[in-house]
Amino acid sequence: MSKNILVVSTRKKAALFIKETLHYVIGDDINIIVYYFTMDNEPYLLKQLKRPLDVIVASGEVSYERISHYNHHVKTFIAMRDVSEPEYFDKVFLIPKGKRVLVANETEKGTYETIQALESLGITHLTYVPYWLNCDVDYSDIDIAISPGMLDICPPEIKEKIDIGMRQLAISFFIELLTHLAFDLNLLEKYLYKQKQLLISTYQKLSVEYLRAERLKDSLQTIINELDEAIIGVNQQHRITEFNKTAERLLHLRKEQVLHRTLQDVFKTKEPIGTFLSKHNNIVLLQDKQIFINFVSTTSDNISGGIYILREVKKLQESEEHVRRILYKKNYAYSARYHFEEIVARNSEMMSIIQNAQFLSKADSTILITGESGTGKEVLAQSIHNASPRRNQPFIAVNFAAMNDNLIESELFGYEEGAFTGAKKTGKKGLFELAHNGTIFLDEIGDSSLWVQSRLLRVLEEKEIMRLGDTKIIPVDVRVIVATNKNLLSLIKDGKFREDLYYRLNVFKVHIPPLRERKEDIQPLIRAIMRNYQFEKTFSEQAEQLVMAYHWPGNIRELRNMVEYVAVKTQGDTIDLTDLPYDLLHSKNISSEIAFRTDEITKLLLQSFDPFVIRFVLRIASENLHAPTKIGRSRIKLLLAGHDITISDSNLKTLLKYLSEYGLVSIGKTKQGMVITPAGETFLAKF
Ligand SMILES: Nc1ncnc2c1ncn2[C@@H]1O[C@H](COP(=O)(O)OP(=O)(O)OP(=O)(O)O)[C@@H](O)[C@H]1O
Repeated sequence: MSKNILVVSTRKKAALFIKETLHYVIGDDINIIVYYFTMDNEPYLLKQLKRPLDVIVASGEVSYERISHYNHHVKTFIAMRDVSEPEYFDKVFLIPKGKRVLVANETEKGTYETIQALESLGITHLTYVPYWLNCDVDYSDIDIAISPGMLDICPPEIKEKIDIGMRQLAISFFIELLTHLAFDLNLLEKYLYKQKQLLISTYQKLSVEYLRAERLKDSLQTIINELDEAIIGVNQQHRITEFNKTAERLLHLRKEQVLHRTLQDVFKTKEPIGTFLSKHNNIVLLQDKQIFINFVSTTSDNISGGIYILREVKKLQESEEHVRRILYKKNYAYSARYHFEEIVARNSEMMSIIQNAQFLSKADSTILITGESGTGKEVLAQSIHNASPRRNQPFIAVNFAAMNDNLIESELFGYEEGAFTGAKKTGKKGLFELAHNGTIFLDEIGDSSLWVQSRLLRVLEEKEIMRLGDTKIIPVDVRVIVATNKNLLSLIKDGKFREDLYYRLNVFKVHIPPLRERKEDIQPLIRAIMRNYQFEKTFSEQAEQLVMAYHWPGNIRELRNMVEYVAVKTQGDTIDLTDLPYDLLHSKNISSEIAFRTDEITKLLLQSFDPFVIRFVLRIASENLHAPTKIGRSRIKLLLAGHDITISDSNLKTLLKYLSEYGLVSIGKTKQGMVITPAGETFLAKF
């Protein structure tokens, strides 16, 4: 007589899996009834329990518990589980080493069994966090869960869920079951063979996957570490999962210190993490360095999160310069970016210079642009080219200060095959040839050697060149714009610049005044730079005064760097005096500008304060400037008491506020204390 078996489970899938396996082992000589509790059909279950059952098989502890609540006397077995099918493990192997993953099962016991099964298979590169129904586990930093066929119980917040498949029924379970049902144990032979095969292929697969994953990981890690860019990988919760060697160097942090922590926690960004992260493709201030940050989302099959690519602005600028130089050397044309419309100018002299240059752009004559470094000489030269009939032809910039004098001749004029040792077989076109029909911009011409100057003179006069080692004359049609921040007349006097070349170049001369002589341009320039970097910050009145008073030796280049720096450094929307760079805040040149206000400030201060107290406080601010420990308000009060002067805290606070507002002292936002400014020093000397 065939045996009656009732299979109970909390899930349909598991119940059917057990039924199928029982038939596979025992054959069709059994009658299997399946009940899964989600059927919610108790009368049906009760009816089945009244039938003459030989055995009940529960798929796990939960269903075992539930079925035992019904009053029955049928022997009940729990279907013990073993390994899963190997194909389910691929994804598990691709999870990076050391990652915390949630292992989900219905019961605590089932969860630990799953973990044990995974570990016994050698999948030990992960940190398993056990999770079962109604457990109290913190999974906030976990973004991957694995489960043997029970993905539905995993917390919904976890996006990546890997099903490692139904585990096979254990041999030990079958031995007990078959013995109980008085079946021949030989029935197990086929199943044993299948299990053995499964085990072998699982191990084979695991070892291959393991090696492949390890190898892949090793080579990827090497590549990531070798990159010039700092790489910070984050998961969905913005916790750090990767931190390459460059990141360690750039941010002075070790990978072990930051792994699994959030960016906000590591970098102590004051802004909410969302704002910080939205700054990708932007410049942020991290560990006192200006860093260009880029974000790439890496949502793929089994990894979701992203990669931050960090580059130090300073290095980026250096490499840009480097690339530009390589491009010159490789004789690639470097096109002109600027146009007249982008030149910010409100100063009337600047405006007439631009007007004049616009007019000159239509002609073909040589132009000499003079002006201090960073005043915008190259910007003007590019704009002239872009407004000229040559705009669609090359614009080639040559910086004499950046180029090696030995090479410059061959760079400018090119050479013929075999002209010198190391020369290319094919010969090489010079920059003049490459600029044919376009414009050549000879920057820092004051730095060129007398020999190069004589060669330049020839090109300008003859409009033709001769390659090194060649006798062939090549006519070139090139417009020449030269620039210098040196005084060419005094170079002539010193015998360092050819007078005839000077007169040849000085056909049209444009002198760009330094920024300090066109202060009306500062505000519009700041606004343009802010716009360019998508910053929406403004300077406080005091900070603006100082910016206006500063003498800007590096001109617009320095202004641009300063604006970038403070915009990144300042947390709020207003850039305050104390946010300004130290050099600017303490520049000697500011003092003379503010000096004229001494009388006015003195009058105002004396309306509310004792002259002795004012001088006393300024002296302390002056000593504070170089003192390692700054003197604060309470100490000032004590020192004044020694002179029989009592001052209330609020009065002293007001005095300091005034001194700071007049730009005489600068007061740190934190506990840096107050220090005198150059303006304050001038004021004190005159007070
Ligand atoms: N009028 C302007 N409007 C906007 N930006 C400007 C202006 N003038 C200069 N700049 C900016 O200032 C920086 C310096 O300009 P540029 O390289 O043309 O100066 P330069 O006088 O050629 O300097 P150097 O003599 O050191 O080569 C550039 O980044 C440019 O973007």
